[in-house]
Amino acid sequence: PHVKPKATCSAAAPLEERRFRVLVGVTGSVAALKLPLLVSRLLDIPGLEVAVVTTERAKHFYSPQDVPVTLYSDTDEWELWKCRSDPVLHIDLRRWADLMLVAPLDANTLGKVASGICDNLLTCVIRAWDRSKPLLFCPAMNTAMWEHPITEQQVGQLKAFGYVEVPCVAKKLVCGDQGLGAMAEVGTIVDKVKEVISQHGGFQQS
Ligand SMILES: CC(C)(CO)[C@@H](O)C(=O)NCCC(=O)N/C=C\S
Repeated sequence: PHVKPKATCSAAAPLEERRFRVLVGVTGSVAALKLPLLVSRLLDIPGLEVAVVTTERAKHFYSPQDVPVTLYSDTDEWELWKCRSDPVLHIDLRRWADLMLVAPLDANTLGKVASGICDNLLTCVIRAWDRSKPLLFCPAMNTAMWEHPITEQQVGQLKAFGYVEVPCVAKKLVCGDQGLGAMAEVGTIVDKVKEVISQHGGFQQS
């Protein structure tokens, strides 16, 4: 059956006449268990519209019924595009969103984005992202992964692309290790989103 795109792609509507669209990307760090809380706090911001793009591995950490917004995953791309005239979901989403927030960004997806690999819906949206629009990323991984030298290189590459890092913090991680790698607190992330939106203007908080 033809899947109707869930997000209306009225990207043409000027900002002052519509809400500010935040596309949340979620990946397979255990910090993805914070997705429901993060979405709930974003929805508390007046004038914001939120949708989520998930990777398959991220689905392990949250229940869709705890995420009260449109949730896109890889199969939505396949179901939506059957023949030439059909829309391409990752392109629809890059047009729809005013800001992208990847939280958590796991080590695997960090590596993919740093090297341009795009083998799922989320990495395709990022690969096609309009860099004049803000993209924020919240790394989250075990301390041992964080301390591997490749991490600094790849985070540096994402910053060189113009993406904004919301740095990880030191915590006693779920695996028992103590150290850096925990995703920034949800409050910190939401404050950063508000700050970036106000910097980018064009969005009157109704
Ligand atoms: C999950 C949460 C938010 C609980 O406070 C925190 O531990 C965290 O951000 N962990 C992300 C790091 C990670 O992926 N560890 C994986 C193996 S230790």
